[in-house]
Amino acid sequence: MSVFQIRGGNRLSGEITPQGAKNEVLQILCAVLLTTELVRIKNIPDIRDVNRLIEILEDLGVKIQKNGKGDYTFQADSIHMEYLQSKEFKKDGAALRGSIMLMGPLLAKYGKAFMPKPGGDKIGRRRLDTHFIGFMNLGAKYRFEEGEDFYGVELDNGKPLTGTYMLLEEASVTGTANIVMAAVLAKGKTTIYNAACEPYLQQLCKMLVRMGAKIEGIGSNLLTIEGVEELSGTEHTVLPDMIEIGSWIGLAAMTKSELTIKNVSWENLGIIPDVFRRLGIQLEKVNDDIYIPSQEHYKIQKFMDGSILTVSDAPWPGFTPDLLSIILVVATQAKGSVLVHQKMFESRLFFVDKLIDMGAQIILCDPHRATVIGLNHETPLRGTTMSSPDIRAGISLLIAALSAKGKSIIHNIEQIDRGYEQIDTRLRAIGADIIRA
Ligand SMILES: CC(=O)N[C@H]1[C@@H](OP(=O)(O)OP(=O)(O)OC[C@H]2O[C@@H](n3ccc(=O)[nH]c3=O)[C@H](O)[C@@H]2O)O[C@H](CO)[C@@H](O)[C@@H]1O
Ligand SMILES: C=C(OP(=O)(O)O)C(=O)O
Repeated sequence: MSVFQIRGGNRLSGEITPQGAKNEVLQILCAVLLTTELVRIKNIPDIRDVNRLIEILEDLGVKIQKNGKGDYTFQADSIHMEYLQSKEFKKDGAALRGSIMLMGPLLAKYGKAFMPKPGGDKIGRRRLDTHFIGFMNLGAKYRFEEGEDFYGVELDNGKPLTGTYMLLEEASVTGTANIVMAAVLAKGKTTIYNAACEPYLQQLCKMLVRMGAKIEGIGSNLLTIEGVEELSGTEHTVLPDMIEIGSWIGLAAMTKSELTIKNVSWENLGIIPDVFRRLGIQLEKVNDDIYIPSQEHYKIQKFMDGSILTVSDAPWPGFTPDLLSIILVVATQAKGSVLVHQKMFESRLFFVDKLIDMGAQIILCDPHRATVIGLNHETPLRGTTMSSPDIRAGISLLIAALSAKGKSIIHNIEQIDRGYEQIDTRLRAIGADIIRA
């Protein structure tokens, strides 16, 4: 098992280009199952979770051609449904969260789907009710028995999926994607209220429309889908990864670096730049780049009534939970205090113990809330040995280590590799002292 060895304290400089968005591409890759025609996808990041999903598609019988870096063509014209109940799929499907989104397309196109309990970050309960209730609303039958290895959904006595109105209990990202992908081939009209509407989903819906689907309300939480008989091939380019972009903003602030983040697709960043600005970080829009000047200090704003700032997550267009760990680490060197409130996940803040070991001033109030009292870059964090518990805590610890005095070692870096492409090489290119050993 490799580790990252990091010597902190270097100021970084230069340009960094974000990879394609992990959470978008996981949806887009599943959608290739909805047509037997060619689907070309560009800007696919070369990261563990995505490569695993591509392997699963290949094992399912999808023909895959690599046209160049991050550029693949897929054709799902002979699917091996038996693979879905194999030992291999039990292992491979369970290795990532995104594989759950194979279910909607398979149900819609082939009338059934099976899925081992999906993996992904261990960051608290991650239920799948929204997905299965959605499929059942469309008329599918759900099957899961104690002791079985797979969840199953299938058409009820061969009856086709049929559109209906549904109000989702929660705006689940992967749940909405799954229901949309099932509904595009269902009979009649499906209305999904309280749909998730992250750019990931907007991109999925736009791609489906290019394939011939009829979807209205893209970008809102009310989607109306008129089912069609079949979909055709298309081309799709994945947006830059907004979570990576947020990570690089945090990295620049923590290491007092001047950085330009290239081609960020500002219009798809929502509230993200403003939340970092709330922490006092200067960032400028230069064409479609983010320019961050080197800053000796940054001061956390207060609310208008003078009370201490809270940064919390909310379904889009609220602040994504995937950036709260970064906000937390950035706050450790800000001037002032902030309450970080992770509402969605209950086990995502425990990594603060490591930051406390490094000298950060944090009180974990409960599993969802941490108060950070910033050190104002007057005392650097201290390097240490740590292990990455999940992808975003992992990158946050890495950023902490790059800002810290002395040497740090990070174990369990597979978690970071799940979502960040060649991170060590890319960070070395802007001046970081990091090696994979
Ligand atoms: C592969 C992928 O795309 N993963 C993302 C996806 O996971 P995923 O789609 O699994 O996450 P969901 O959107 O289903 O829900 C995440 C968590 O938030 C809770 N919840 C969700 C919606 C809501 O309105 N209220 C609420 O409390 C859920 O109970 C759950 O605990 O979305 C999450 C939430 O943005 C992100 O952290 C993950 O990176
Ligand atoms: C939680 C995340 O990923 P996943 O849903 O794949 O575990 C994430 O990307 O931050």
